[in-house]
Amino acid sequence: MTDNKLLEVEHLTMRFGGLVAIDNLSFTANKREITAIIGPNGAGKTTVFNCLTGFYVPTEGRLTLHADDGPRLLERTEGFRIPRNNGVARTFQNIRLFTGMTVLENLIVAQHNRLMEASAFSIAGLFNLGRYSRAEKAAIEKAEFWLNKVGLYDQADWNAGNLPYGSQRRLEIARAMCTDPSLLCLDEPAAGLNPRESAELNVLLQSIRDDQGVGCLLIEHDMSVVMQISDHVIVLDYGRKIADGNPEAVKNDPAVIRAYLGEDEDDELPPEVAADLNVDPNAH
Ligand SMILES: Nc1ncnc2c1ncn2[C@@H]1O[C@H](COP(=O)(O)OP(=O)(O)OP(=O)(O)O)[C@@H](O)[C@H]1O
Repeated sequence: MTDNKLLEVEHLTMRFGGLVAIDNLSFTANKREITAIIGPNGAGKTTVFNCLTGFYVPTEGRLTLHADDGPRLLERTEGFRIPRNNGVARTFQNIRLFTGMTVLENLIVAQHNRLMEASAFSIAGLFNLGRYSRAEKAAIEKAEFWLNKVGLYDQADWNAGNLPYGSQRRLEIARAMCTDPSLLCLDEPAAGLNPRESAELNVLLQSIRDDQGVGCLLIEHDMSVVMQISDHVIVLDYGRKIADGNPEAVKNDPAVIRAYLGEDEDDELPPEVAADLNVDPNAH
C-alpha cells in the first residue's frame, strides 16, 4: 500500500508558547481518498492545515507529500511555494474569495502562475502570442469546466461577493481545483450550508476524488458529511490523535464518543452529532 500514500504526517508538534496545539501527531492520507480530520473545538484541526499549507512552521515533525515526481517535504518549503510547487490547495473556514472580481476572474487568477510561466515572466513573453494565448485559452477552458462542475456557469460574470453563501463555498472549491492540486485541504466546507447544499457538496467532493483522482483532507463538524463521504477518519482531542480508521469504526469508538460527550455529566451532544456517532445524546 506504500504506493498509495499521498500525505505522511510524522510526529507533528506545534507549540504556541506553553500551549501544545498539536502533540506528536502521525497519520497518513492516501491518494484518491477523502480523509477527514474531526474533533471537538480547539482540538487542533486548523493548526494541522496551517502547518501543511505553510501558514505555520511546525515546532517538530515531518510532513511529506508524495507527489507524482517524488516526495516533497512541506515543512521545509516556503509557504507561498506550497500551492505552486507542491500541489497543495486549500479552502478556508471563513471564505476568502476575491469579492470585487467576477466569478470567472476568480478562477483565472487562480491560474496566474501557469499564465506567468507561459509569458516567460517577461513583457516579451506576453507578445510571444502563440505560447501565451494557448495558455490563456487553456485557463479559460479549465475555468469553464469548473464553473459547470459547481453549477455557476450562468453566474460567471457576477461579482463573487454577490453570490449566495453556498455558491461562494462552491466557487472557493472550484478556485482551488483550478490550481490542479494533488491534495485539496478543505476547512469546514459544509459550514453554513443547508441540507440540500450539503448533499450537493457531498456529490462534488466525491466527484473530485473519483473523477479527478484528487486526494482530499477534510475538516468538518457536520458528521453527516464526514460519515457519508470519508474513506478514512482521524480524530483529534487536545492536539492528540485518539482514533484513526474507517467511519464505521470511528463512530463506534468509545474514546471518540467520550471526547465529544466530555467528562462533564451535564454535557449533551447535539442530536444530529449523536445520531451520526451512534450514541444516545442523553445517555451518561
Ligand atoms: N496562532 C496561534 N496562537 C496561539 N494559539 C493558537 C494559535 N492558533 C491556534 N491556537 C490554539 O491552538 C489550539 C488549537 O486550535 P485550532 O484552531 O487548530 O483548533 P480546531 O480544532 O481547528 O478548532 P475549531 O473546531 O474550533 O476550529 C487552540 O487552543 C487555539 O487557541
